[in-house]
Amino acid sequence: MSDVEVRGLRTGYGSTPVLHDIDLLVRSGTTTAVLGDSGSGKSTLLKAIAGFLVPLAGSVLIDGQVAADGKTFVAPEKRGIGYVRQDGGLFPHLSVAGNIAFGLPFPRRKHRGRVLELLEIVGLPTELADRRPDQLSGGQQQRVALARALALSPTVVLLDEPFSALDTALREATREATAQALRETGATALLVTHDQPEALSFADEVAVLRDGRFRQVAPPRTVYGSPVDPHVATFLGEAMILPGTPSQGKVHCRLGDLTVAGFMPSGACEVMVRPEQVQVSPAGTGAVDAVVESCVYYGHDALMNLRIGDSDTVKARVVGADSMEPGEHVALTVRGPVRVFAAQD
Ligand SMILES: Nc1ncnc2c1ncn2[C@@H]1O[C@H](COP(=O)(O)OP(=O)(O)OP(=O)(O)O)[C@@H](O)[C@H]1O
Repeated sequence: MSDVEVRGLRTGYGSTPVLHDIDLLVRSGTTTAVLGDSGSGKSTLLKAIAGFLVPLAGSVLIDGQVAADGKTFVAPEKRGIGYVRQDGGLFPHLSVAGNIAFGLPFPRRKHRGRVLELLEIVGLPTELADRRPDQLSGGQQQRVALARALALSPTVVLLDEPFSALDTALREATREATAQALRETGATALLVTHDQPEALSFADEVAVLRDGRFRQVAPPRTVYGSPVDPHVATFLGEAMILPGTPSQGKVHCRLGDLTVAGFMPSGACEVMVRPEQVQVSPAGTGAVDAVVESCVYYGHDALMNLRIGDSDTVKARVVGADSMEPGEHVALTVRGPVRVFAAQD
């Protein structure tokens, strides 16, 4: 097991930096999910940690040892890192066993026991060992790619959107098998993903990257419940950012006078309310009255657009069975404290 540490990292392609002043510590045996818009630099960070890119400034340390800085550069194959790509990257002409044993020292035929053990770790039946990749489902191929990355017992595993090509059910099963395999091997992991629920459910910490800089690195409940700014708030799940003003120890906004968690502003501010915080009750029984404008039904839940007064609209997420028809009159009350940000200039 190893800590992965990045200090003041600036790196990119040629002389153009993509990442600026990146600091990150992934503690031994834990998983950090790196989340960000397309092009924000997520894969670039993994490449720098793996040793496929040289830092323009700053350093990469694995288990306290410098892997790259201005003076030292440890080659990728000497870093003890396993890498799983989005497409798995399996060799089509080799069997599953051949793929998994590929990086192991000769003679490979002696590694059959290790291959079968790795198939079990990633939750695949050992009978698949002699199939070719094109005889496997997408989820099975990704598990083989993970087994191959784990073959040399790496202390660090880098996962670059390994589940993104899979459909929802397969994605969840493959993600769970991967989490289990990482727990079993005790590897330190970085997962790059676009998918917010995946990041929140899979990782011990979530690192939100924007334009090559980290905006927030914190446990999932903190980034979701206490985002540092409106961008992180709206990037991680759905959030309404409403204009507000302080009012007798609370904050006043179009959803009423709300209790504030954390920072309390002295003047105009922005109030974050998540749709699931908005409780819907019969008209006249809540903080403000509203009319249902539209409702999108998802089965387990439903997202309603509601109009307050003539023009203000807000959203409420309710369980599917409580979804309502447009035109219904209701009342809204915000549950729990809200986060408040200083108003943007
Ligand atoms: N080999 C390369 N040469 C030059 N520029 C590159 C190269 N690879 C990526 N870039 C640029 O670096 C920036 C960051 O790319 P990167 O692949 O790290 O983003 P990302 O956050 O992983 O995006 P995505 O989610 O779309 O995969 C982008 O502007 C991209 O065009």
